[in-house]
Amino acid sequence: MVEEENGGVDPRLQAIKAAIRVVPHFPKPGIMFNDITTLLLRPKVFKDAVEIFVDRYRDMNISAVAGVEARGFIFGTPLALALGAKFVPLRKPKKLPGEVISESYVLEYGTDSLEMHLGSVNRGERVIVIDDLVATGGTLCAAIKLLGMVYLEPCTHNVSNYLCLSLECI
Ligand SMILES: O=P(O)(O)OC[C@H]1O[C@H](OP(=O)(O)OP(=O)(O)O)[C@H](O)[C@@H]1O
Ligand SMILES: Nc1ncnc2[nH]cnc12
Repeated sequence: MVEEENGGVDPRLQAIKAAIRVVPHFPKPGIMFNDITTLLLRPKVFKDAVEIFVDRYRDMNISAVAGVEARGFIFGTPLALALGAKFVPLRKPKKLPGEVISESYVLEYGTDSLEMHLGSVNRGERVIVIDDLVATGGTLCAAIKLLGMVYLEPCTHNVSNYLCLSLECI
């Protein structure tokens, strides 16, 4: 939940939470699948979900929004446009035609990798990583590691000096 500075809870969150359909046992037994497609059918709620992030990161000198394929693209592109930042797709393997760096990770239901075009983010940039959901955190870790590679030398000292890496759940 996103708490406001006065300690209250953002009133938009209740509608956002209610708009996400939870499907038990999809795509396999034991998984409670949080389906954001139902939220996308409600333009006002979808807009609120994006605006919460826009409000939070406005005036924070964010130069890039890195969206995780596929659902991170849905929330990441409007966020990037609203912040006046570039959009960097973190894609599943073998989708990007240029030179890439890649990182593998474990999911609740399998393994996968993320790839990013070399040169799409440069040292010194402030980057938001966005996705729809954190489950094991494996995808988020892989995304952070990918961006960390850009910062390989300074990163051995202190990542937070160089990057604003942020991912939140809606
Ligand atoms: O925290 P984790 O355990 O890593 O899981 C979260 C990830 O899983 C989902 O994506 P998925 O890999 O299902 O791909 P999709 O967005 O292409 O459907 C979700 O959109 C996150 O990216
Ligand atoms: N529980 C979940 N709901 C939706 N997407 C997911 N990706 C990984 N785990 C998920």
